[in-house]
Amino acid sequence: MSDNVKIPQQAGRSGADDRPEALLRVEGLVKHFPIRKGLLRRQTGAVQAVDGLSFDVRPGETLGVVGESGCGKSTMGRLITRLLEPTGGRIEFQGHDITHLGVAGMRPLRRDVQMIFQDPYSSLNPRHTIGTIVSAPFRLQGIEPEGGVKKEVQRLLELVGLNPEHFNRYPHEFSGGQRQRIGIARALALKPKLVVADEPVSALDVSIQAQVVNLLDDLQDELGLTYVIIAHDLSVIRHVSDRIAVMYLGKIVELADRKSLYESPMHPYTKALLSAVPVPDPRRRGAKSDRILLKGDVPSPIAPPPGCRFHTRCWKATELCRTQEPPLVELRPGQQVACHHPENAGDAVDPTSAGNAAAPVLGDTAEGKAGGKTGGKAATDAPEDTGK
Ligand SMILES: Nc1ncnc2c1ncn2[C@@H]1O[C@H](COP(=O)(O)OP(=O)(O)OP(=O)(O)O)[C@@H](O)[C@H]1O
Repeated sequence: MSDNVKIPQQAGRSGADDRPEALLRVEGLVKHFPIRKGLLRRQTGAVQAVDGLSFDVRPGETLGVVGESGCGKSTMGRLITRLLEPTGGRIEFQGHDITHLGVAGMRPLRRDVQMIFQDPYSSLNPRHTIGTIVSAPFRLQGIEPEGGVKKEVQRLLELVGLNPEHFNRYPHEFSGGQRQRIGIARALALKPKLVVADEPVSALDVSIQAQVVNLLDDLQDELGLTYVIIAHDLSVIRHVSDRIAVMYLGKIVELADRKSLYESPMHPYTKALLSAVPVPDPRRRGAKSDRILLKGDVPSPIAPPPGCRFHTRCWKATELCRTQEPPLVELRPGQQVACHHPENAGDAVDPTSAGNAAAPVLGDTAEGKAGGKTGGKAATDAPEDTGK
């Protein structure tokens, strides 16, 4: 929190559950968008965009969130910044329950939690100068920065690598990468603690993406920021993240530190996603591909499959997967996985003792080896794209 904001601090709960105190703690977060039909607008169903997410974000770290389009990443980002009202669950920021804070209650928190949006074209008002855009947070919060607004905006522009003399220019005079820098300057105006960036570089040319990613990195070091970065691009996520949450159909299926996730993914979905990332190694050109093809589309979040939501596309799925939802449990230190038949499970702890009531069968299953009855199978030399 900002120094002048009084949010009660809970004496770290780390003692109680052995986890370091989190800046943000999310437990069982749910967002269902109602579907209404007819004249009376009766609710006929719900889009289960986010369905029971639990995770922590530790001070100073970057949590990357990855998954295919429609898996609920943006909804999660908007929930934790409280741009959306959760249907269920709990969100704590610095030990303070912010789950259902109203506009007034959220006002002090708006300084500490900021969001960077995907599209630097639509997120900046074309009729406002850069000075007006970057200084908007000061006006909204009724803050007069030391040295005056203009000086502070110029400092922010310089901080993000823009010419401070361009204070009076309009968004259309800037390139995509520069506009994203303007969005970053605006997000940093109030010296936030947590920045949630939703696809911060996906609208930019590839050549510009690295510059913006490096800027985010540098700003984190300089300002001690904590990031939640949402992206579908696994190379971006790998570059920026300390830990990574993989989402599928509104759930986290794997949450692990970067090294474990990339070197030894345990959820078949993570493995499939990683297998689709091109390896820039000329020595492997022409080598047999280990790419895993996921068959079919992501099922509808209006009626997600029972049991494990990934079972309809998983080459290892068994009857257990079709009927029992696997809980997210720590199978290796720092690696939480929601799977009955995890990959790379050689040195994993016994999932039963990890709290998984529906004891998974580690390693390959007979059914899995036979190719599985549902969904895709492991494929090689596959030219098709497996999605994101
Ligand atoms: N306001 C809304 N009303 C109804 N459904 C919504 C709303 N916002 C999102 N959804 C639905 O919730 C699901 C998750 O959407 P969300 O945008 O969070 O996914 P995502 O992983 O960020 O995808 P993308 O990368 O394409 O943005 C989708 O099925 C989407 O259509």
